[in-house]
Amino acid sequence: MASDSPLYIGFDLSTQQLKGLVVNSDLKVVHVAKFDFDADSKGFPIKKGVLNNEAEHEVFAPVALWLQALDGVLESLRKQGLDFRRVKGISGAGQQHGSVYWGQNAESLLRNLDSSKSLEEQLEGAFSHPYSPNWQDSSTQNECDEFDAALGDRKHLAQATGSKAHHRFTGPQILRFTRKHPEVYKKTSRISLVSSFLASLFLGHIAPFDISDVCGMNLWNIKKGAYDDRLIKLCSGAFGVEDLKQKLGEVPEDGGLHLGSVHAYFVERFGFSPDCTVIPATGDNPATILALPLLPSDAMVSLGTSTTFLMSTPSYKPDPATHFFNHPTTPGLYMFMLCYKNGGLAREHVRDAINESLKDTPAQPWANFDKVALQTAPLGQQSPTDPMKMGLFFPRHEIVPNIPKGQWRFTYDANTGNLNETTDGWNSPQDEPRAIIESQLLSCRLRSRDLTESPGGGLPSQPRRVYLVGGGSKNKAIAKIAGEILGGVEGVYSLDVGDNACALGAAYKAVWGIERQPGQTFENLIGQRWNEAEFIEKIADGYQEGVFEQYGQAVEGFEKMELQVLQQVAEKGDGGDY
Ligand SMILES: Nc1ncnc2c1ncn2[C@@H]1O[C@H](COP(=O)(O)OP(=O)(O)O)[C@@H](O)[C@H]1O
Ligand SMILES: O=C(CO)[C@@H](O)[C@H](O)COP(=O)(O)O
Repeated sequence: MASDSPLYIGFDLSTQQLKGLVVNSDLKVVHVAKFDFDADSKGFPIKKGVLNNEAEHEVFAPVALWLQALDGVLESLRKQGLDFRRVKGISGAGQQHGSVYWGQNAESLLRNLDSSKSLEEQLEGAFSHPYSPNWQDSSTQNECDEFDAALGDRKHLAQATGSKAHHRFTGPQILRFTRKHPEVYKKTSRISLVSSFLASLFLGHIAPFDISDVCGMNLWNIKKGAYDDRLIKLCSGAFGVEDLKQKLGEVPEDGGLHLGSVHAYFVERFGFSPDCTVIPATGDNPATILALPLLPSDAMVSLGTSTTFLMSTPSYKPDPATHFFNHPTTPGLYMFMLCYKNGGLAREHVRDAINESLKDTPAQPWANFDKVALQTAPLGQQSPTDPMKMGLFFPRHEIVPNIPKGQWRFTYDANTGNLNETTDGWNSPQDEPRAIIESQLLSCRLRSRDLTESPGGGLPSQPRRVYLVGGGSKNKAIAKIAGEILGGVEGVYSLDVGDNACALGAAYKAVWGIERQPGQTFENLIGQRWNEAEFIEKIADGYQEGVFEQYGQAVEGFEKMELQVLQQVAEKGDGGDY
């Protein structure tokens, strides 16, 4: 490629870090920079990227931390020798649902950015509220009840917005904000999502929401392609509907829209070209499905702080247990998602317990976890007549199902259908590495089974391929067990960019936004340039006859187990529901 050929940057502003990844028009990665919030930030008492107020079940992140991170990532790209002049397009991805509350002076501070100062120095005062509610927050049960009730029940809300009400969704969060901080809400000029916040920084004015990420608010009526007035009315609380609409702003339909050129700040400070164009940033999960030309028969599992299960599909089949979003680039397609709060951090608890029990923390901290998981038989069954061991491992209040934090261990006899809550027969913590991986993946299989089809040849319904992405995709034990549980006729794959799939998807969105021909779809452009042999690697077998069917029986027990735990927590008045 010529030394002045175009480059594109994708940013990923996730829970625990900000990444910036640069690709060329051939989709090859040429630079990656990362700012780890816990390890690299200064002056924020955060843990795993967030702060907690346990008493109110609040989880939130300081917005100024993200400014510091963006300063850091751009500096680091400069040190790597990135020639910013070649960057023709920027897009990004933000952790979903988080909201940023801008003060009255925000537009003026953004417009007048001074290239002799860092972003943190001059934008710290641009917010009416210094924190962004995080997707792990569960403080909004009352507001969720009101959202579900506003359209009749959760089924109707899911039908309209793609999801029932969820604690983390921005609508219920804003409603709670109007009640907890009415004075601050009044002084708020605009509300951004984390994705549109990121785009706003580059534009030097407040960017609109993205057509896919707006679906994570419980405010957008997907089929109507507009805000749902009944939900906006509820969400505006004691304040006006028009006022809230103005705070939220318009939502352009085109995910490849040219929002404008980068602000002069970036031209002067880093040497960006003045015609470098900002393309809408989307949610981190929508961006992840853009990391490859995903077919509707494929599944992706993102093993980040959250575990998410993602598919691209032409069918809109909303259900209170799942999520549907607009596809980030392609009208007529939707993104199906399951999201689990107890993903990476829950697995880390088990990993630490294993290392502690073995009195050994190896240089690769996952080595013992992996070894033990692979030595354990599927479902802990030494022989087919043994009961299956299964459990729920929730150090945090879970999303699906909506169950407060806790741990539950069961045995299940698939022949009799007998389910027992017991630790008898369990060898803890040795049985747990495999049990937690199985638990997370059985839940994905249970909830996605209606979207998969038989690949033919008399094979059971399953995905064509399973792609693993995110921090946990390096883990070979998880990959092997994912193939056994989810199947995948062609196998389980990972991307050569490892855990940077989300930033890669954002960078590809920028390539498409700038280089597409009129009417050319994302799938078409990326599909033409995609080099499968170079970009992905098969890391485990998918469908294996016998074990896939064994896990099929386990799914039945797993569903029963969840229902039993839900009933127990409901009886205790702990607030669990499906
Ligand atoms: N070898 C590994 N095996 C399993 N999990 C891992 C491994 N390496 C990293 N992780 C997990 O990856 C998570 C971070 O994933 P990442 O996708 O980078 O996070 P984010 O949620 O910030 O996007 C960590 O919580 C960690 O538990
Ligand atoms: O809440 C959700 C999706 O609904 C989360 O998936 C967030 O989008 C954050 O993701 P990661 O930090 O784990 O990437």
